[in-house]
Amino acid sequence: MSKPLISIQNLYIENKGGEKPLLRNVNVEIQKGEIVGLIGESGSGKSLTVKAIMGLLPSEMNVRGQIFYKNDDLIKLSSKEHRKLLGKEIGMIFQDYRGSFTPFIRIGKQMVETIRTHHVVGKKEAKNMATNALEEMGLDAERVYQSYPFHLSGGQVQRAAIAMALVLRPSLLICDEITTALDVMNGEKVLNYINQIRQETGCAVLMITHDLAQAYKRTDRMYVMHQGEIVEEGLPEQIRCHHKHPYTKKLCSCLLSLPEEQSVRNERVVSI
Ligand SMILES: Nc1ncnc2c1ncn2[C@@H]1O[C@H](COP(=O)(O)OP(=O)(O)OP(=O)(O)O)[C@@H](O)[C@H]1O
Repeated sequence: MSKPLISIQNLYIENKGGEKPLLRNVNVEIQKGEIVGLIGESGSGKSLTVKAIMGLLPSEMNVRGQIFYKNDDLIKLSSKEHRKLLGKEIGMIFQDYRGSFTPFIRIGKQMVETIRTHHVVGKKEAKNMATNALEEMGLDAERVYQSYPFHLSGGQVQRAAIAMALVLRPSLLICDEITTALDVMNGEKVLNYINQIRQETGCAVLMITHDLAQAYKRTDRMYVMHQGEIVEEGLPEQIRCHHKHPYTKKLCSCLLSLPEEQSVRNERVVSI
């Protein structure tokens, strides 16, 4: 197997003075072109893992282990060096889309500035890149380009934020619960587009999700996280059918019980 694009090794995070570690012995590898799911319940440590990759952990936390990305150990980088990688090398789409744009600057202006920070292009070319990316997200590109974030719905801002992350063509894209603010059809559209970008550019995707069904459908490999540890890793089929850890079993049984519940509900509807 070729060298992974990113390799998290024995990541350990604790609050200074805290009794219990928040993350323990976390090992995750992602190959170029792979879509990898990180799933787990609320508080299991998914966001801390992402923050460690992004260099955004609060200073009151101790971190040990390695995060090799290409030729760097991200844990050892200064914040200035770390920031240089964000955007063009490592793109992030946050669950909370409200932080993606400054409220009092038009979306288009922010996109153009971000594009020109990372790519050597003129203003006109950057505008074209921005409007094309907005269009790919199914948005009325000209209108959104001219709008302030507060002119748009939550789902529209989220799709504009996704357009901004993707237009930079990062080598690694981290998606943290990105479909939460979207309706089912727009969620599917966005995930299809991310898959298309992955095929075109060979970027890797780390998909953080609570949604096991989405992870089965969309990922090449999955990691299951529980109480700050990776408890299971494998292909979606392996996780679904040959899991070993009790937490994964519980998680899978919730999903598998849904169709039965549905049929019970249908019977009730028929019998009324
Ligand atoms: N800034 C912080 N200070 C102290 N503890 C924190 C901080 N951020 C997270 N934690 C703790 O670290 C643990 C892991 O949190 P994390 O945010 O990574 O969970 P998560 O799996 O992303 O959850 P969710 O799905 O709800 O976003 C939790 O116990 C949480 O309380």
